[in-house]
Amino acid sequence: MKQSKLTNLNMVNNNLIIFEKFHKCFAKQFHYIRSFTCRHRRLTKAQQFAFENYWQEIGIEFQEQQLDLITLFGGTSPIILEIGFGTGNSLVKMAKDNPNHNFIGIEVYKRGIGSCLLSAKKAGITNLRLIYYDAVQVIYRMIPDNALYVLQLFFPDPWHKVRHNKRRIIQKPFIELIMKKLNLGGILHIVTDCEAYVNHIIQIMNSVHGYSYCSLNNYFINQHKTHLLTKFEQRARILNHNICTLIFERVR
Ligand SMILES: C[S@@+](CC[C@H](N)C(=O)[O-])C[C@H]1O[C@@H](n2cnc3c(N)ncnc32)[C@H](O)[C@@H]1O
Repeated sequence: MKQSKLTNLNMVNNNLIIFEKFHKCFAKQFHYIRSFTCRHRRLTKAQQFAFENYWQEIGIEFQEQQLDLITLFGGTSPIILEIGFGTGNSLVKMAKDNPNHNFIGIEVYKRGIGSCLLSAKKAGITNLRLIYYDAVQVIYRMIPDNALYVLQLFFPDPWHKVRHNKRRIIQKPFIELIMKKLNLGGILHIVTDCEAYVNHIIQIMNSVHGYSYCSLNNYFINQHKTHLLTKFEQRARILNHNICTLIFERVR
């Protein structure tokens, strides 16, 4: 038993090595600059326990094949995918509050995955799966076209310095890729407190055909009036930052 738990953790670590190799090929092929830097901080004992005991049930390994989402979740409920959920508290709460939806969380912050595994298990939910990998590559390789009801990006890293702007995850090719993965009428939901990033997003969205900016009487907005507070949103509120919500619908 102990052996298989260790193998489980090793698999996750090996995955990271494959990831580094694969990333180099991908970056070359698609002129892609990744939106994060790797943070190799030690896991807490509880996070390590979560990887050893819960990853097999809740985690999905990166693969170069599309997922069969119906088999994965055992049904066809609408799928909400969140990129960069941090520690995942709001994602777990959302999954618990919405048992008729299925959730996929993608994160590259290993401690965040560990914490999210712990809270998902504590909440007793079965409608959430996690992927520990670069979301751009996961979406490109693993998510079938027309599969997502909502894609949410809450407080994506703003990469403030001008010379780092190219690292922002929201770039034209990525937004075009997301459009293919959303179903018709599907929603791209972004929240940020960085004004420069808002301008960047609007510029990119204006250059891609097929999205419509949602007005305040949109069905989705009325259904999601109380969106959940994430850790970065809490921080932004304490700092009295303006928080901007941008919601786009795939219209063709
Ligand atoms: C500023 S934090 C926001 C965390 C959380 N959404 C919140 O609002 O508290 C951005 C998160 O996105 C993750 N991230 C950045 N680029 C990513 C990528 N390409 N794939 C997956 N996660 C990514 C980072 O690891 C980080 O945890």
